[in-house]
Amino acid sequence: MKLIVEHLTFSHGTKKIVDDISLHIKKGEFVGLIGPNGSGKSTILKNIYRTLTPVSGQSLLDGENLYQMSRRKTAKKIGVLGQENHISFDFKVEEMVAMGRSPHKGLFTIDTKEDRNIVYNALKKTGIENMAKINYMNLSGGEKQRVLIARVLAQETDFLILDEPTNHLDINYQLQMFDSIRELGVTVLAAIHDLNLAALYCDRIYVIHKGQVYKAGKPKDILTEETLLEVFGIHTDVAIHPITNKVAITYLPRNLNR
Ligand SMILES: Nc1ncnc2c1ncn2[C@@H]1O[C@H](COP(=O)(O)OP(=O)(O)OP(=O)(O)O)[C@@H](O)[C@H]1O
Repeated sequence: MKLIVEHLTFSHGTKKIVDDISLHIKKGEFVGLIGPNGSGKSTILKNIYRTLTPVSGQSLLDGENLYQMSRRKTAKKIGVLGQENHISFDFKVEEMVAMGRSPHKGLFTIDTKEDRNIVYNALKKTGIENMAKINYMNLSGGEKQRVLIARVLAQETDFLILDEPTNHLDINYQLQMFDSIRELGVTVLAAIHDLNLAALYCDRIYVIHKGQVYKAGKPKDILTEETLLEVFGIHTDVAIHPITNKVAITYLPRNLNR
């Protein structure tokens, strides 16, 4: 499933937040959006998954205009893990994850054996199968995040949009989540704050700066000391790690005497 975003522009009042952004994501690619706080990453994603409506531009999923697609059809094609996940009612963990199946079912259809298997596998993949009967509200921040990831996995879409998917997770689960998502082999567009994780998992990266695409390309070409200084204002030492053969960034304190 491929996504083409063309000339997307979005404003809050008179303030332009996203300015003429174009993204091309090929089938099976894992693409990261990186950029400083407030650069517009979430706003771009929300315009694609339609929590916000762009002023101009379009998003095409396999050539089909997303803004003209029914919500149900969109949910069958795109799984979304947003940054704000306000849950108003308390549900058991397994009920929360089972909600991921709803786009595939009729209004009052009972869960099939297949649905239950998919839900169980999603619980297992995220390491929360032993929490299935616990109320969601009683979980820690990281456990809640794993439930939300399990729900999007249970949705079984070919395209995932993830906004800070490993927010709240300890490093073990961050790696596990990225590994699991990569293993799915689906197309992914994810906003990622951790630059080393972006380097490890992304095929390509878009650097977002002040609402625009600053640079785009493979992690090795994008995550350079110069770009990190220009965009984030940070000093780094960037090398290719001998084991992973991926970019490894060491952050340098400002007052380091070199
Ligand atoms: N309702 C709003 N009215 C005005 N400005 C807004 C509104 N919502 C967001 N913004 C501004 O839009 C800009 C982009 O926000 P966005 O959440 O897309 O950034 P981000 O790159 O995802 O940031 P972060 O890394 O902090 O999550 C920010 O400056 C934010 O203050």
